[in-house]
Amino acid sequence: MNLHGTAQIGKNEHLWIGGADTVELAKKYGTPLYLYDVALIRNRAKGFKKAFEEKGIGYQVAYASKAFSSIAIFQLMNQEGLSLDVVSGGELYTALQAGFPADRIHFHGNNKSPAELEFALKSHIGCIVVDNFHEIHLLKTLGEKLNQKVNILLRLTPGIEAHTHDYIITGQEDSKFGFDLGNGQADKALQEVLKSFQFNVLGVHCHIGSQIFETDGFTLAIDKLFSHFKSWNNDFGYFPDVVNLGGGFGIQYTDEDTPLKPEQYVMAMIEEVTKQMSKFKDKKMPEIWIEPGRSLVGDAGTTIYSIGSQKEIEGVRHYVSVDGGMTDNIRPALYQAKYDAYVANKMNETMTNIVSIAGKCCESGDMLIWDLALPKVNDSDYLAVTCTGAYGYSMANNYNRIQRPAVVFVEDGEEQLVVKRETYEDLIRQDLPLKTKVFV
Ligand SMILES: Cc1ncc(COP(=O)(O)O)c(C=O)c1O
Ligand SMILES: N[C@@H](CCCC[NH3+])C(=O)O
Repeated sequence: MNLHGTAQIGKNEHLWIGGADTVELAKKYGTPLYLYDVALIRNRAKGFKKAFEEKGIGYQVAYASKAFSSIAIFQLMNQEGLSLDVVSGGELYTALQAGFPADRIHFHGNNKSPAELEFALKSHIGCIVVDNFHEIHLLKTLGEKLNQKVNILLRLTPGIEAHTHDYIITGQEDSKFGFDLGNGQADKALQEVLKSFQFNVLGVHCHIGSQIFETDGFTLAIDKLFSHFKSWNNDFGYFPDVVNLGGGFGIQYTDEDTPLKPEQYVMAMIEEVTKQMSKFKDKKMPEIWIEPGRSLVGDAGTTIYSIGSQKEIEGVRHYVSVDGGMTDNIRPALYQAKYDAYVANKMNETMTNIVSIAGKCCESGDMLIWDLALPKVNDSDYLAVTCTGAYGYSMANNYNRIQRPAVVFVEDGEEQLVVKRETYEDLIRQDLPLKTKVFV
């Protein structure tokens, strides 16, 4: 069984997480229900920080908030001393509303609007990760208008193909993100920002992709960055104070996935940066920043569904439908992502059936899991899909006017509702009625 963190089978044969019975929580809060194992999130956060601290390396671990954004998760990350990566005015707004310290917020994105950049500058956030020439010009103008020096990292594209799904690699040359290292764009960008008094160029950023199980991609990226730093140092007298290596650390969705521990990724990065620094004897070791999203919250999340209808096609397939689907977890439809699931109230029963889990949307592609071994189920059972904590709620949508689920945190036997379930009223909140025509 692929259970994570504090998840375990209770004496009543139910799935328990964070010391709470998931079946009782489902009855209390309704389904679909996202549950988060807070202890697991705290452990991961500590794991990422520990390796830096043991080696005495200056660092920031920034939670990539796109994985799951809400007031409570931002407050939790703040409690754990993390920084925050945001990619929109909306994520920034949520962070500030959560009381997250502005100086530990980093703003990403390949098309930040002038209004978003102004919001960020006026909020005095830690830094802007500058993605393109358009943004350099916007920031220069804004900085002058606000009479403010802007802290920036330059987002660099190292030309690396990370081994993961095509839609979630980002470090390859043919990418919408960042300044390319190989074709001179990065050099040109650096020259532009260095010659302007408006910028404080803290350093560089690169992110090679997501759900990565090896350290090679990261070390290769470091290699490429540092050989560039050599020419930057010679040509422009510039050496970064900060090297942000992004996120992308994998988690175990199913037995097929073989992630490393947080500290293993971090150690590999530290070793490679240290090795590269031997070529820069007169330079100070830069701070290393990272941006984990999935690996902080992914396997901490479990979605509990109620099982509803079933359809058996003799010799073809046995469909079991649940009361959610691509509206709360679009990843199977978008990336053919695979998940494990269990019957939360029958954890010890023998798996006698091979079934496929269908969502409730009017869409044939709304399938959560194909060919899953389960005990015999009926409409009073609850299905627990594990590892749904990252890019689940944050990519949730209202297709078919289905309400977004509630989110509950559990820790040490205590639960806390942190996002309310949407209501029908929420669904029409932005709608306006058709104007009545005076003359028909
Ligand atoms: C720039 C950047 N940083 C961090 C992340 C977080 O990635 P992950 O959730 O895989 O750790 C992403 C997403 O891939 C990203 O694009
Ligand atoms: N949303 C993606 C990952 C993209 C991460 C952001 N660059 C996922 O669900 O796996």
